[in-house]
Amino acid sequence: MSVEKTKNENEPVEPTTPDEAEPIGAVAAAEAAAVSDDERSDAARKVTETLSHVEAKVGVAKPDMILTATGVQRRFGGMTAVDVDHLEVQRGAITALIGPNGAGKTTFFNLLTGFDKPNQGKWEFEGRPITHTSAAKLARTGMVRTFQLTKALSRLTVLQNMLLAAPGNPGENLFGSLFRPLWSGVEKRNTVKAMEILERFNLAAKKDDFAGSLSGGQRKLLEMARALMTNPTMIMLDEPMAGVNPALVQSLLHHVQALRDEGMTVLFVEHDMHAVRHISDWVVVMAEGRIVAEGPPDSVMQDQAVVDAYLGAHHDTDLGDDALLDPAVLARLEAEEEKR
Ligand SMILES: Nc1ncnc2c1ncn2[C@@H]1O[C@H](COP(=O)(O)OP(=O)(O)OP(=O)(O)O)[C@@H](O)[C@H]1O
Repeated sequence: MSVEKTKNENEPVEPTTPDEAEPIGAVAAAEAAAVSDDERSDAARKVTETLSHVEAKVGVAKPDMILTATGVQRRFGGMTAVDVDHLEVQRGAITALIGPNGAGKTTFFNLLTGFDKPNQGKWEFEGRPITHTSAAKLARTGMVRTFQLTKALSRLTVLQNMLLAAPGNPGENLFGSLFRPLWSGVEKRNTVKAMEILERFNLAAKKDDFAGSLSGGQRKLLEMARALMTNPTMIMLDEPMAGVNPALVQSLLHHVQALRDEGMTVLFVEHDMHAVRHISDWVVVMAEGRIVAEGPPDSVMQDQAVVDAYLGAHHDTDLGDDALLDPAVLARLEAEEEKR
């Protein structure tokens, strides 16, 4: 398969020395064999099996959809940014939303997650209409979206960021201060939970560091960790690989797969075709506001219409190296990242 990343040239990327970048290429060369079926998780195998019976066609029905969107339009002045007839997202799968710059991915993502309002259309989560549901309420129903760390959040510690993301966080409001003993019990439980999640993302040792001092990759991990504070059933990731040192990309991919393996549904917008190729169970392609293709990554990314319309003429980048997800490689890359 041969497609090429088309964006992110302008986004900040962590500095990578040739020494850091080299091991990935070396491993790729040494372990060119793809990950065998035995090495995939049960969840991955199951979802692949289920989706293998689904026709790769725009708007196709899924056997167990968790999210559906119908007739969604968003216009800015005379320009239609999103014009989606129908999309169903399969429960328990990792679905990638890809497309060229300006295709409407972010606008569609913003609509689905309650951060923008459509001109028309409706969508449902777990069979419940959520078209006019706020992001905060959506999080309480189980759908959560990751956020880039803002300047304000950067000035809080890693642990404070986690506690702020907890549902029912009392903050400093009057109610919270009146019922301090009650809330301190909640805070204790939230702290225990936060530390468990930070352990999982190798961030526990950094709990008292300012979030702003983390590397780009660690920030992405913190965004994911914050999202898990709400116990989501569906997690929406906005460009999880953007600005991440290549040495940490594989680790991030592993964490995203782990979410699916634990039963969560993942929908992510991503420009990094390598990431999309490696972890997606299903790929949805947008162009000019519409969904122009959907299907398993291999078939969609080989679809000539997609290659021509979206990926342009760059047909020379090999994305087929599953050996990059080898656990031993991941452990080494994570150790390298921790030393940074
Ligand atoms: N607030 C806005 N006001 C006017 N036009 C907008 C606004 N937001 C998005 N657009 C336009 O809508 C179109 C879709 O933009 P969107 O950001 O959703 O695309 P995208 O696929 O996410 O692109 P990228 O990959 O570059 O982020 C673009 O032409 C963009 O300029």
